[in-house]
Amino acid sequence: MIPTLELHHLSKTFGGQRALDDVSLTIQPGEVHGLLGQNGSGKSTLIKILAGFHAPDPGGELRFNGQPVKLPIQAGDFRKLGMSFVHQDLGLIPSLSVVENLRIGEFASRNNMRLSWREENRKATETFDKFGLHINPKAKVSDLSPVDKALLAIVRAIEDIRSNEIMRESGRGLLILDEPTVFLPRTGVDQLFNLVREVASMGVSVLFVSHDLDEVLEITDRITILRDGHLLTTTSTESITKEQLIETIIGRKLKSLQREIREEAKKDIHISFQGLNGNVVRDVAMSLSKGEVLGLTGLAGSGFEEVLYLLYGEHAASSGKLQIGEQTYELPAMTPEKAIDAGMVLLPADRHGSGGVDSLTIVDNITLPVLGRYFNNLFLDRKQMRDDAQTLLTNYEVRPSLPNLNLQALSGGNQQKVILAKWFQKDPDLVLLHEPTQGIDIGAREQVYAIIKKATKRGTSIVCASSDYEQLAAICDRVLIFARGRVIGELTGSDITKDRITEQCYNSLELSM
Ligand SMILES: Nc1ncnc2c1ncn2[C@@H]1O[C@H](COP(=O)(O)OP(=O)(O)OP(=O)(O)O)[C@@H](O)[C@H]1O
Repeated sequence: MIPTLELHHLSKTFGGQRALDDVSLTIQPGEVHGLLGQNGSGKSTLIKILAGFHAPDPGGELRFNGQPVKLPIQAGDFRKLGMSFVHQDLGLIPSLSVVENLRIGEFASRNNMRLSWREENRKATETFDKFGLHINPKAKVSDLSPVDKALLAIVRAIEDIRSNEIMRESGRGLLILDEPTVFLPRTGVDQLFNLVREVASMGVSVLFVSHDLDEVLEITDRITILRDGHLLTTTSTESITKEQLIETIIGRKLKSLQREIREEAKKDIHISFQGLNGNVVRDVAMSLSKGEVLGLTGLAGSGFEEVLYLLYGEHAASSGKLQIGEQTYELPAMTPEKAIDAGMVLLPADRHGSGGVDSLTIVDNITLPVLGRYFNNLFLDRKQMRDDAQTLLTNYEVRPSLPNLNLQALSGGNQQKVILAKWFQKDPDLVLLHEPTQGIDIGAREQVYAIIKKATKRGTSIVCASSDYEQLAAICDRVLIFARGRVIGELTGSDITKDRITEQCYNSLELSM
């Protein structure tokens, strides 16, 4: 059978550094192929070459459906070839309707298009029906659930492939899914995987990039692993265990991610809040001791993550009082500036927004919260700034460890490590973490957990809002389960396991009815 995609000897160098080194890869028709590797191993670089965003180094070859393709691929030409991409941000326009989003590619590429909306809505419903989905074509995308948004983005990508005449006839094409399941609850992942299986059974190939090894083991037929730009192996999914996968990805055995169970909760309450009300959150109260890690979780829409943004004054609370030590704060009057003065730090899930400034260098990003330390008679001691940043980069194993690089030149996971380094150096009283290891590979997770543990030993308390149950089980002393804006359950000590958290979250559906 002629493969859908063949890559031969593909390399890519950025400023003397090899991001991809002589990678050769084949994807068969109807195959779901996983692409795995640590942060910075070259996954995005490979995908960006396919999208025509990066030109590969000379010497590589690409064949699509047996036909040689001239490299570099011109921007936008991937469509003509029969490839389609769904990135983590999904690329939907929230203010437009479902049907407008579905047809947007066509609108953009055809002039004088006469439209009958009734006809367009009918066709959209027919398309969704074909995949067994129930999405209202007239709904505004901003009103869709996270799962429906992800499903819509995938259906649109498939329709894109099928709008190509050759692909429609051959049933072939390549759908590239770059971490599409982040933020989805388990039921959503199941729906998404059903859609992926359906697409593959039509003959379309799928390249699936993810850091979630359980998901990769569940959905893929074969797996390719990259490390430092090299292709280590391509293996059939059946023939590899999770442990072997981890060892191949990070090049060593994983230390146990088991947390030390603090059976006896500390009693010296240092931080507490009461009567917290926000958009979703209703009358929530909590207290934390010094060095405690409190997890907040629930299904999508339960409001658990809103707590962080209300405490930090990023979103306005309608009521609530916060105590840190002897100080009391009225939460409706809280602002991020006051929160920082009060000893709080927020690491948002959207690290490109408030987390870090892409266009600044790493050293400037790291120094921002502690700039005052480096003023010497009105002059900035840039050498000291660079030296300190270098030490932090080395301690946090950021790769490449070059302080003068722009933040955006780092891979996603390495950017997250820089942002953690930036905020933890302040020794805050309270750290608010939202999905702190999202997009972070399994090896770097260990480092993030170690960073968190070290900070708690110094007395920092942590509230971590996350839908990654494995991560909560690894770091939390207590986990609160949310449903409809309220706390409906609490797990402590040896009860904090991935399975118990999953069970409680799904029980919450019934309890909150
Ligand atoms: N535009 C760029 N300029 C310079 N270096 C870059 C650029 N893009 C990527 N790199 C480097 O190439 C290497 C591979 O990065 P890439 O983004 O492909 O990794 P990744 O496997 O996708 O990582 P992650 O899982 O963290 O997203 C990294 O060392 C990164 O710093």
